[in-house]
Amino acid sequence: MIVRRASLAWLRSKGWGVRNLHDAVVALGLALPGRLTPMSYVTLLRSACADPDIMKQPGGSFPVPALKATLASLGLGMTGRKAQLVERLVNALREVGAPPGEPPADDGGCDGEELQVETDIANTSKVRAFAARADAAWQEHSSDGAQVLLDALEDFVDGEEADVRAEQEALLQLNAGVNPPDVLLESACPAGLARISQQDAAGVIARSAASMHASAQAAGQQERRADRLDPTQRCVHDRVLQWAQAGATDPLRVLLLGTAGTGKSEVVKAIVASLESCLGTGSVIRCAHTGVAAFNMGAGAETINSVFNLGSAMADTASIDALVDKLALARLLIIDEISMVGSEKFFQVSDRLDLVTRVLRERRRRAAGASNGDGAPQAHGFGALGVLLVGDFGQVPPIGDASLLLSAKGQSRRAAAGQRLFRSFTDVVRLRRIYRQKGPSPYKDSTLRLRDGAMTLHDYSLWCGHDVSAVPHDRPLRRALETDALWLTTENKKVGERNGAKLARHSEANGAPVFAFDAVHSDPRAEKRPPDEFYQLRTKVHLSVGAPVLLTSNLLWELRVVRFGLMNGARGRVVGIVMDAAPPALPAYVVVDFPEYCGAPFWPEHPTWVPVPPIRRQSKKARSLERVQLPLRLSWSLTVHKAQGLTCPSGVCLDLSTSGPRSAAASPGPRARADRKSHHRRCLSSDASDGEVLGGPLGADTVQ
Ligand SMILES: Nc1ncnc2c1ncn2[C@@H]1O[C@H](COP(=O)(O)OP(=O)(O)OP(=O)(O)O)[C@@H](O)[C@H]1O
Repeated sequence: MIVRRASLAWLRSKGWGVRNLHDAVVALGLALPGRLTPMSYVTLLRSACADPDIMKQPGGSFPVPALKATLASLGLGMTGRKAQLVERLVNALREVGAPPGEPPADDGGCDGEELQVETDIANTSKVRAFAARADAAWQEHSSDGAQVLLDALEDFVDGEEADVRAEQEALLQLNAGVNPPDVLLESACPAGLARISQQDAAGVIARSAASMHASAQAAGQQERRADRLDPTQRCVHDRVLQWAQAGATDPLRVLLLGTAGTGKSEVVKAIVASLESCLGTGSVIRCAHTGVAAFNMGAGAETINSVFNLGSAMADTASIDALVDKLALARLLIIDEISMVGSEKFFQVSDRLDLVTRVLRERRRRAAGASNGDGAPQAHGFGALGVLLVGDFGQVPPIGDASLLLSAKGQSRRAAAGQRLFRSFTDVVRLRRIYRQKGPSPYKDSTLRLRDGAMTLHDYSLWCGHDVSAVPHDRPLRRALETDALWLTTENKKVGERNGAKLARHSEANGAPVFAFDAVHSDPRAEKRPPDEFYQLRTKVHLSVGAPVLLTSNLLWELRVVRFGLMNGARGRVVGIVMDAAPPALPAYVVVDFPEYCGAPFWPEHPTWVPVPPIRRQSKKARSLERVQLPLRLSWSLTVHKAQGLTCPSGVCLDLSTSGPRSAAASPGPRARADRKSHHRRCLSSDASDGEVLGGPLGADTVQ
């Protein structure tokens, strides 16, 4: 077991994943192993190369091109004669799973204390020595220390929670240290603030829901909203309104496309206002894939999962009835961020609405005293509701589900059904005028080309003029970018480095102690599992009063809070920490000022302050494992994925480096869109027209 773990660590230290080993096996023309694990591939390769003499024979088992291909897939040198190639391959494979003592000796001992210190390893070159030492320690003593070391080693090579470790590393420079022992617990709590209980919080959230409902009813601004729309935007609005005025019986299928800032949300708000006055309150369901986008849609919108209860199997009558009651008045469904909705999820939504419509029909028949209904499925899907899809397929695609743009061929049955449904959207409108950045700007066109992976040399020179590192540190612009702008990067580790360093500096400049809160686990096995498995709850959260933070949950106090501006992606600043025991024990809650919070106040004198308690999450993979932690993370820096959909009025710095020297560019626009280069790379022209009606039939070409 221990040899296997050390071998795996060694494999990873060489950058050999299953993929490399698989390529090597294929290149040598070997049959795949029964179990596709790194060690089974290695075993196969080693046994195939067990007799190097065979390979050395001219025309022997492995011809030179196959050997070269094998070496290339393992990242090893490919030059030399056959004998040299064979020797290189055999030597490399021998090193994997080498018996204890064979790798370079290390003079370190294996007592627990020293091993604890060594768990801070951060240097790839040390990995091999660690593996060997841990292996030897295990053989000699079976000590816990060896286990500690191996766990640390696995963490390191796995790259799990790289941001947390980088944060820790950066905080090591802190003079006062993390969780200073002499700090009084109450010192982090804002003076005179009344304590909030679970019951108080639930009451505030219920009041928020009631007041939001009333304010949505009182809106009544449809005329003004629709009047403001440009002709292309108006065309979408009018199409939907005419459908509603004609009785909302046709299966309306409209796809509204447009890059960031073209006014899609504006159109949606106008449609909602007009429809609610025509068909009544509750006639429009608004939802989006992420909480941030749902909140941007306006009061009442929720995430798709929450609206359709997609997390539940809906196996019992009570949950079906609750869903039916919630959606009973709905006539139109609006889904924003459609590029992020996968085909399976799209089908599930349609399926749930079919279910709702079937139950409603059945209820009506029963009320009318008729006998059993036919329960016939809906011919057009979506429970015969009208559907408006909104988004930009140049933005982030679905994760773990097939894009709606893919061909249905080769997809799962449900994904293929989702894609067929998508193809029924034949009313297609694309908005082209960008309203968010006012006036002419070369950046408007350039960002579109950047989005489409179609940058020109001119674009490159343009963006070089925004190199942060070229701005002297004493300039106000540089200071503003360093302190206020959000720094985006593609690597968790770099996010952790910056957040840790900023927190250390913030702490020293303001005399604010840094606290590290450890997650509580139901079982030691849960400790090593990555945050993704627990809906982004991390093993350790570093905080300080005054630090900017990101909320990573759509639920607080076990209630849904997206519609009040509290969602996975909401940004705020810590104003206090209410602790009952010394950290690393979790606090009762952290008080965060969320400027966009629009629910009822928790504290009347501070309407945007919200108590954020630790939350409990089951593992997605092993239901018996649970983690309890604060759903917060530092947010001086974020990965581009985490920043999807955020609006950043103080600007954005994009750190494009992956390793080596830093190169950062400041964005002129306020919107931090993690636009990915899509697989559709047509460059959009940005002419004076506001958009175009593309009509149907819909194909991949129409939805660039
Ligand atoms: N017809 C219009 N006239 C004037 N301003 C408009 C118009 N349409 C939209 N805007 C303004 O443009 C800005 C961006 O609009 P909106 O947020 O609706 O764009 P979007 O396409 O939804 O962007 P994103 O995809 O980034 O969410 C808003 O400030 C909005 O008020």
